[in-house]
Amino acid sequence: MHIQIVGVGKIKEKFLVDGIAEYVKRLGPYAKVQIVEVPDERAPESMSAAEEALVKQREGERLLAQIKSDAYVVALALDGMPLSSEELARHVEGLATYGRSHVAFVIGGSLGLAPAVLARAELKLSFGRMTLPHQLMRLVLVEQVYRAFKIMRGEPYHK
Ligand SMILES: C[S@@+](CC[C@H](N)C(=O)[O-])C[C@H]1O[C@@H](n2cnc3c(N)ncnc32)[C@H](O)[C@@H]1O
Repeated sequence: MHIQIVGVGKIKEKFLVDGIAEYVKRLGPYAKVQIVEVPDERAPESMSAAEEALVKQREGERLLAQIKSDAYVVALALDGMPLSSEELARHVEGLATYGRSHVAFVIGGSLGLAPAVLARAELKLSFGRMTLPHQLMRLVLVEQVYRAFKIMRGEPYHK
């Protein structure tokens, strides 16, 4: 399976870089994982709604440009579907069964994802109603993808 994690902006904190690298390494036996970072737009505090929409649109175009046409796109969104780890595992397993072997998880920037990205997504996935910074979101996501593969294989993993 090919897992792509596409996000806006670079990860700056070393502990997050190290944590993400650790889970990408652990995923090695299960999937080919590719992390793609697209540049973020400057987003000053005082922007009009139109300016904010433009920031999201530009970031969204960059995100979509990185996603292959046959990819199953999962957009991370606060108001998406809250799945348990087991449900995510079954979902990914089902995709593989139906020959959808390329899954792209997309994480937005500080203002969130553009409508065009949400429209491209086949699943909108929520990690709960609390907002996580996009850098931390990437670490949480990669751990949950790893957990999903351990569940799919029936392999032991700490609860
Ligand atoms: C700082 S958040 C953006 C917050 C923005 N106000 C919004 O409503 O999307 C950056 C990105 O992290 C992801 N994210 C953060 N918290 C999340 C959660 N609880 N569930 C799903 N995705 C989340 C989303 O992709 C979001 O676009």
